[in-house]
Amino acid sequence: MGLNVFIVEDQFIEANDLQLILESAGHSVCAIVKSVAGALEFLTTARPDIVLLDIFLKGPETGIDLAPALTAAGIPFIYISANSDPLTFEAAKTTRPDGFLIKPFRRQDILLALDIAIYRHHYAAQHTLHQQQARAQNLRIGSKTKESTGEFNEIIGNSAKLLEALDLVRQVAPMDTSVLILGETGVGKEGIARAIHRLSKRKNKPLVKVNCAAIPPGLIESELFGHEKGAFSGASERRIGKFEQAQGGTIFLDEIGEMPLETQTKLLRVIQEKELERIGGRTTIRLDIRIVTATNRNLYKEVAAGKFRIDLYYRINVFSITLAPLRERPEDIPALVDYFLQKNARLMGTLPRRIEPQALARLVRYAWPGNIRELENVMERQIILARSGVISSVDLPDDDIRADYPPAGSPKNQPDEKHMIMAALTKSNGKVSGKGGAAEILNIPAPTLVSRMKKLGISWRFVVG
Ligand SMILES: Nc1ncnc2c1ncn2[C@@H]1O[C@H](COP(=O)(O)OP(=O)(O)OP(=O)(O)O)[C@@H](O)[C@H]1O
Repeated sequence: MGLNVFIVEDQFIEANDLQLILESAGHSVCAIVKSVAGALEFLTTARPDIVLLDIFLKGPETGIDLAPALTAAGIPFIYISANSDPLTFEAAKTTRPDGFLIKPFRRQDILLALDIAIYRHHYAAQHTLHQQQARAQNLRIGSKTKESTGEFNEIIGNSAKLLEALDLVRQVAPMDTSVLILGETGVGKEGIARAIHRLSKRKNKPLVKVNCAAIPPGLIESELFGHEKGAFSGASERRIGKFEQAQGGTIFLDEIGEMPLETQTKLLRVIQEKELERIGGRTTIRLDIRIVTATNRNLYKEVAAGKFRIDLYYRINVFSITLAPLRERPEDIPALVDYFLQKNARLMGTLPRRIEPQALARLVRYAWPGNIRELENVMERQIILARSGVISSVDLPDDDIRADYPPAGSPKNQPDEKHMIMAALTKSNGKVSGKGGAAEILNIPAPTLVSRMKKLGISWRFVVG
């Protein structure tokens, strides 16, 4: 089957020759570019089967500089070079290419090198997969309790407000205490509930989520507590409710503020007595369950308005964790943007798209009424629209760009400088000094940048997805 080949070569005639040879053998050439920068840009939107990579190219970088990005994206590559001097050869070898062709080359050398490279790459990928599977199995067999990933691997952000919340999660998770998670819609409450479960001794038992707002009021009780066959008209089978499904683990009652008063009374009983009967059933079922709830409403106001039972409120609110809205922690935005860019690239099998500093600055200044869910959706849209692989502007309603920015009380020039620095750090993939680093982008000496970062409280942790 023909391969989709990407040629990185600055000599027009040689690139053309290569193209003719490849096409005559049934392969296709998806693009020819002359520089590393051009190649990186192309790879944010496309995924070739293999790259033919000349070492000496137009521009400051050599083909060897492109190799790490290709390896990271899992794309095989073959070097082509006229220069076979031992030093270059050694430097190129350290990047573990899938082949090496010395100019001038013959048709059959190229085609054979392609075949070998694809075979080797495929074999190497299989081998790595087997190794990973074996390692994962050993981990499971060797230690049941060992965590293979970080504590909060899916919760991105480094703001003081988020870190405070995560600290509370860490403290309360190992206990059986009921936890109430508060915060606006889309702020990440479900992620916090998952983290509480994952860090508890119940982590190998089920975590069952119930969205109380999504179930019609007439069905919520049978959904939560289950029913026996024939308990009411339409109950043709016995149903095991969510509480029983969560036995030994955690139940996460999302949008608890939407629960009808009548169901609240039954829920209170279940929580107090730690037992339930299915609707229409006679047997009492003992429960061993941890209860985590979440709401975007002000429950206390709901209590005052007679819509939420005060005794239930006290039961579920033994320990509360409030997640700040995104507009109160804009310093998390660059890392979240980067996370969504990486996540999308992984799904598409391409390199992540780049975002220009002015576009990032606009994202940072936006008020995000829909919080992180809205940011995720906006990024998805911008990624689709950014055909060239670079996001240079973002489409956001002007109304929600914060007029009160910079926040009251902060020195006038601080937030702009802070966001410029954060934008430069995002662009440089977290690199502060050296070539392509944030200091170079901002055109200031690296030590000056470091001291400004300290002054502005930017503790940058580059997040790789
Ligand atoms: N800190 C974070 N890092 C990465 N992704 C996040 C983070 N917080 C939220 N998300 C993502 O944002 C989306 C919305 O989060 P989530 O569903 O947890 O919000 P929520 O507060 O439970 O919303 P709702 O009140 O509407 O149920 C999800 O896709 C989630 O993965």
